[in-house]
Amino acid sequence: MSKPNVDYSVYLVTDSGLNHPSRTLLQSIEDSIQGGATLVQLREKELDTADFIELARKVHEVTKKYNVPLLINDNIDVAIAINAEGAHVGQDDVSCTEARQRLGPNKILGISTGTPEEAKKAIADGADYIGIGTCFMTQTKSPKRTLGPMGVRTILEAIPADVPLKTVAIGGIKHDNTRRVVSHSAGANGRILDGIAVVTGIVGAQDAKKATKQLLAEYKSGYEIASKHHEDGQQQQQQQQQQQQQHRDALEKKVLQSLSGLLKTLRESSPLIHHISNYVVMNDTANATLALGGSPIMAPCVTEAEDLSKVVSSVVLNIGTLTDSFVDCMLAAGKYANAQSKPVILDPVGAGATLLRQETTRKILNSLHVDIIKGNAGEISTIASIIGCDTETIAMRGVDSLGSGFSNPAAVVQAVAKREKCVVAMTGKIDYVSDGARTIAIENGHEYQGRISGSGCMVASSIAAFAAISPNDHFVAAVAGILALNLAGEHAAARDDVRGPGTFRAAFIDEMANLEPEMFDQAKIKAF
Ligand SMILES: Cc1ncc(COP(=O)(O)OP(=O)(O)O)c(N)n1
Ligand SMILES: Cc1nc(C(=O)O)sc1CCOP(=O)(O)O
Repeated sequence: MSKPNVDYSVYLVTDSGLNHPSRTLLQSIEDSIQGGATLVQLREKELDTADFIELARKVHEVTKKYNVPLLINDNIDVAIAINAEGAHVGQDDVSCTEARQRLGPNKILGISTGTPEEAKKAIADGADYIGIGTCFMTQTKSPKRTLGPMGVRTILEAIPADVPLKTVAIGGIKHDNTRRVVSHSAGANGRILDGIAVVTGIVGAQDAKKATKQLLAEYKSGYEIASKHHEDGQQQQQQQQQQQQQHRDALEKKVLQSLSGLLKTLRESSPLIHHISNYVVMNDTANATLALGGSPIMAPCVTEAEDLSKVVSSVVLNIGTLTDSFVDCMLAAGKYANAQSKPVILDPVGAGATLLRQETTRKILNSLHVDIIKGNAGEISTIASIIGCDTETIAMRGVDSLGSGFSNPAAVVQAVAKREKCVVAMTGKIDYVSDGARTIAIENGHEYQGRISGSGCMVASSIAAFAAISPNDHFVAAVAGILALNLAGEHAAARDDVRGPGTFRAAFIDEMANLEPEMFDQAKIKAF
């Protein structure tokens, strides 16, 4: 015979010592079944096995008449002797695995649990259901502790949603707390108690039928509240997810639409970009700026900073090879650019590598408004700690970033951007750009870009060129600046004449110059 389908809604657990004096235990059981009890457990602590079997046979006659399963408490011999539908065991009784072995796979087996660990073990040991208790104070036995609805919830939430284990709460459950225990114990995973197990609330009641009826109505009401709550929550979550997705789709579309226009404008207006750059990459950054359509001026002398500020359209501050005069010039050029609302792009090269670089970065951020910060993961991590932004720090080695380093890079750039009220572009295998409200990941580019010196600095120049012609949206400018170089990198790497980083370097500049507005269709961006 296969395992019966069990309804656990109101589970009568007996105790003849607590049975109402006006009737026999058998009468209580029959009344309760007539009131709606869906499952019965014969729980006799004082009887020896022979008497237990005798009583169990009589009880079984009653339960079979109503097609209600009968389980035997603790004593597997009795369960087997009367061919009961199953048994319930406690933590201190015969083990669940042994009980399962002796009963076979088709009998119902339950075990008492009071912790998430016990519940998980019950699953592994082959239980069909668990009794979760003690829920409330009870006179029926002395509880070690009471769980309350919240403790029951913790256990329900420990059971994975796809596990078919059934659950009932036990201990001090009466008609006036049933609804609350069922509705309040429902887990965030959608798990709701499959039933309530009751002793005195039924066998000790004046009218066992009426008491069971009431308990069943309260159980159903609690279940309905819990499932409606869960469904509403799911619906709300689904709506929120849909809205967020729509928002992300709209952002991706808007950014993609702007890109080709920006490249056209850059080529037409050829803005002058003031670079206070590092001398390792000065030539490359100048050539990249030219190739993209901008016009570079590499001027690290403080004396001409004010004059230049009148004619340039944006300024790049690159701390890669610092000298005192570089620092003076950066602060002056930044100040003049701020005064004239011209975008300032900070490239904090190796910011965490030395105290000088850290202090210069701090000085720049303290005295200027930087519009866009562009750095690798290590550099952005240093910036985050300088500005007191709570992110995981990652190790730094020289000026190279040790991989992305962050478990949630999009959240990091967003947090730094929000705190510093600017755009943050974090470069790496995947690039991330955020202005605190909008965040985008860019998945274009080629690994050769990371194998030539100055490719990051060229990204800063590219961003500065796009920022110069996109004064009202530095976020889109940063995305365009990164994408332009990443697409050029992909095209260069695909060329037959490119054999390695050296030939790539020249081809990279060529492909920047060859970029066509419609090539932005190849952008692989993802909004958050
Ligand atoms: C449904 C249900 N849950 C828990 C118990 C308690 O069983 P146990 O821990 O074995 O304690 P006693 O019932 O033996 O006092 C139960 N019987 N039924
Ligand atoms: C039998 C039993 N087991 C419990 C456990 O916590 O495992 S509490 C309990 C007694 C339940 O009786 P009443 O419904 O009268 O409170």
